[in-house]
Order: sequence, then structure tokens, then C-alpha cells
Amino acid sequence: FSKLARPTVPAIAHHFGTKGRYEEVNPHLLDHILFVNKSLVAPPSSDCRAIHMVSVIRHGTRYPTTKNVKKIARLFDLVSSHASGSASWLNDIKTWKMWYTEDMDGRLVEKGRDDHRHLAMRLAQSFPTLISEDHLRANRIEFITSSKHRCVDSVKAFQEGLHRFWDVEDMDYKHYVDDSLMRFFDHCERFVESVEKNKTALKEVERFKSSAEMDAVRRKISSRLQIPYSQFTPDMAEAAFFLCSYEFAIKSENSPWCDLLDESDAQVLEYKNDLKQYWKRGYGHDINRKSSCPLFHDIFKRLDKAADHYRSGEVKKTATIQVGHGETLLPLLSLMSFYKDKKPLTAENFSLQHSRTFRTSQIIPYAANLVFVLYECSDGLRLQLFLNEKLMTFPNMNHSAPLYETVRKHYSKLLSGCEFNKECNVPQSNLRNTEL
Ligand SMILES: O=P(O)(O)O[C@H]1[C@H](OP(=O)(O)O)[C@@H](OP(=O)(O)O)[C@H](O)[C@@H](O)[C@H]1OP(=O)(O)O
Repeated sequence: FSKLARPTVPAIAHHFGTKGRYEEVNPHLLDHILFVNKSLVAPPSSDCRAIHMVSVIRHGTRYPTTKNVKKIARLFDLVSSHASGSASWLNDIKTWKMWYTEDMDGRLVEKGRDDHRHLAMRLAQSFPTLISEDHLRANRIEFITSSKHRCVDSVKAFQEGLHRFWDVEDMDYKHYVDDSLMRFFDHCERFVESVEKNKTALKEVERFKSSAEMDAVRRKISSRLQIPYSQFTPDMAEAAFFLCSYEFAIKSENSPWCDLLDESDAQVLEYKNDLKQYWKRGYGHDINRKSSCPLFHDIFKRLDKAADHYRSGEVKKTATIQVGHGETLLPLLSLMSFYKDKKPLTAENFSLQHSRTFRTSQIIPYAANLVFVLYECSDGLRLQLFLNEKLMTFPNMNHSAPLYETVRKHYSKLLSGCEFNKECNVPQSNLRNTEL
């Protein structure tokens, strides 16, 4: 595990959004995948002891979903039959073999297993009193996952990482599938009816597809390929971008497909993906973030319980590892008011949103992780929060390890309210016409 061979990185890799590599947000890992800067994960002060950790982690690098394999196949067919020109990259594209198949359908790839194995090893180094061999053997670390294959395979890879880290062979691993926690979005009727099934919920994304910015991208790519603009749809531009990102994330290759796109094309396509995330999982509709209340409540319940047990001298659980999706993490982060820009992201304000904080390339690459660590300190309980292994400050709090009580007060409305039934149930009479 010493050094990763440094791949040739596409110049646009930092725009890949939810299809981005974890190393893009933590580039030092390219030199040493197990490197942990101990000073950055130290307790708030020397009189603090870690009590419990809750980690909500996105699955690792995966294949494209069936929907996107189909889009990639359409792009490949068009380019191989109609593109012309003498550029060497075009020749490389034309000799490229389509190897994605529909049955890959978002499954975890080997790089995705490594994402989780290595993350497990780094977390065990960062928080050795919470993630230890003894705690694992004593069943004090709980593993929960979404039922989706890529998540189940990720949690197994995480456990395997710990196994390798401590060089143990005889452990019996357990994990629990809990979709009501990790796929709360499927269980929230109001979200399903008003966003997931509602064609107008993502109208900003649809409108952006026919924006001047997207038009310019289509014109540039179609002219590079010498294909009539009218044949080169917005979906094809997106498929080229995805193809570049998948070839890189899965195979560490800077594919010739990346040569179709320049920096400004990538910014436009990144924005298109951020629009989808914003309106489907972020601040776009209130129910997106509120659907994550069951998970939010569960996290605080675990922290409360750990503190009670610690005080009564019995250590029952030291860590909870929960594996889910971008759709799990983003609503939760939004519920907690992270990455909220003053103005909403819309089809019209691409250039205004140039410096937006809601940038999924930075927030939820593959294996993105949100880690809550509770400490017992001489002046009371304190909480630290890490996103992608970087210490965060809670919105509107200027302490990086505030008192747990202060955090609870800060989120008191959500903690005492935001009930699943109230937020998510839709009266039968409204089912056909749910208001957003
Ligand atoms: O555009 P695709 O088909 O890849 O969308 C996926 C989601 O991927 P994302 O938009 O986050 O890049 C996928 O989320 P993941 O965290 O599990 O990768 C989601 O589970 C899946 O349902 C797809 O969403 P969609 O409803 O088809 O847009």
C-alpha cells in the first residue's frame, strides 16, 4: 500500500461531480493512500476522550447505471458511424471498444472496493480507540447498509480493509440492511410523489438542457467530431462527459473521450449535474432534505445512547458505520444547512453561480463520508464533524468542536420535530396532485 501509480489525470477531473474520484478531494492520497495527518484528527483537547463515531459513507466507485450505459452506447454508435477528421484523438476514439454492458447497472468496481478498504484503514488509524480489533471482535462496531448491491459490497470491502489492517483472518462479519435509514428517500411518499415521479420537479435541469451554455457545448463537440449539430443531443454531450469520468474513475485512464471536452464545457456539464442534485436531493424542494429526518434522528440517538453508556461505565458500541448513496448524504447535509448558497441554482444563473458552495465535485465523490465523533471532555461532551476526512464547522457556529448540547440546541427544531409521518405521508386524496 505504499504508493499509487499516479495516473494521467484528465484536466477536467475536478468537475466530475457525483462521478468524481475520492482522490480529487484529497489529492495527498495519490502519494500515499493510507496517509493520515494525525494532527488534523486529534481530539479537541488533551482532556477529551472519544466515545462514539457515526459514519455515513457513500458506496465506492461504480459502473454506470443501465440508463447511462444506454446513453453511452448511443454516443458511441453515432461517433463511430458519423465522425470524421484526422486528429489522432479521433482515431483513438474510433478504435476505442465499447465495453460497458447494461447488466453492469451501477455495480461496485474493484477500485470501489479499494475506496472502502483504504477508507476503513484510515479511519482505524484516525480513531484507534473507537475502531479497534478488540471492539470489532466484541461486536462493538455496528455495520448498516442500504440493500443496493454497490452498498452491500462496499460495507464488505470496508470490513475486509479492517481485517487486512489488523492482519486477522478468523473474524465473522455482520452487517444489517436497513433501507428505512439508508434509502429513506424511497420510503418517503411525499418525496416519491412530488419529486421522484413528478416530471416538473426537475424542470430547471430540463430548461438548462436547452440553454445557450449547453447549446455552445453541443456546437463545439459536434464541430470537433464533424457531426451535424442537430444530431448531437444534450444527452450525448453528457454521455461524453460521463464516459470520460467513468474511464478515469474505473480504469484510471485519461480516455480519448476526454479530448472532446474543454474546461468551459466541463463547467457547464458539472453545473447540469449540480442542478439535478440540487433539485432532487438538495435545497431545491424542502421535502428532499426533510426526507432524511429519520437518519438525522437516528444519528443523534446513537450519540445520546453512547454518552449514557459511557457515563454508566459500560461501553456497548464504539462506532456505527452506515453505507448508502449520494441520495443519502446530500439530503442529510442539506438538512443540516451545509453548502447553502444565497440564491437557488437555476437554469438561468449558471454564470452567477460560478462560486457556489453547492458543488458536488467537492462534496460527494465516490466513498464520500460524513463522520460524527463524540468526545467526553472535562467541560462536557463535544462533537466534531468531518466531511471526507476534513474537519468541518457547523453552519453558524464558530467552534470546530462545539459542546454537544450547543449542537443539539442548534438543531432543536429538527430534533424535536421533523417527524417522518408528518413530513412524508401524503393524504390519499392528494396523491395525484402533490404540491411541491
Ligand atoms: O445518473 P445516474 O444514473 O448515475 O444516477 C444514479 C445516481 O447517481 P448520481 O446522480 O448520484 O451520480 C445514484 O446515486 P449513487 O450515490 O447510488 O451513485 C442513484 O442511486 C441512482 O438511482 C441513479 O439515479 P437516477 O434516479 O437514475 O438519476
